[in-house]
Amino acid sequence: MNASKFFKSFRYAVAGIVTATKEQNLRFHLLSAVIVLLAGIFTGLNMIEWLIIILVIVLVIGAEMVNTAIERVVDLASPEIHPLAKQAKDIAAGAVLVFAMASVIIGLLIFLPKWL
Ligand SMILES: Nc1ncnc2c1ncn2[C@@H]1O[C@H](COP(=O)(O)OP(=O)(O)OP(=O)(O)O)[C@@H](O)[C@H]1O
Repeated sequence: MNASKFFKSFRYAVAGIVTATKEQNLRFHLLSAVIVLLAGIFTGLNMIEWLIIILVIVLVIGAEMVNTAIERVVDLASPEIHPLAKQAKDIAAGAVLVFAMASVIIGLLIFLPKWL
C-alpha cells in the first residue's frame, strides 16, 4: 500500500473527527463518555467491564458520527422537504437512540450492583 496515500486518508479521517466534534449531539456523547469513564475510575472496574464500557462508548460515538454524515448527505441531496429525506434522517437518528439506550442499560448493569 502507498504510504503517502495512507497518511493522506488518515489526515482526512482526523479532519472528519474534528468536524464532527463541532456537532452539539456529539459533544453531549463525549461529555457523557467522560462522566462514565470518571465513574469507572472511581468505582473500580475489572478488565472485562472496562472493555465493555469502552466498546459501548465507541459504538455510540461512532453511530453519532455516521448519523451526522448521513444528515450532511441528505441535506446535500435533498435540501427541499421530501418524505424519503425525513425517513433517512429519522432512521439514522433512531439508530443512535438504539445504541444510546443499550449503552445506558449496559452501564446500569455494570455500575448499579457495585453502588448498591
Ligand atoms: N429535507 C428534509 N425533508 C423532510 N424532512 C426533513 C428534511 N430535513 C430534515 N427533516 C426532518 O426534520 C428533522 C430535523 O432535521 P434537522 O436537519 O434540522 O435536524 P437533525 O436531523 O436533528 O440534525 P441536527 O443535528 O443538525 O439538528 C429531521 O429529523 C427530519 O425529521
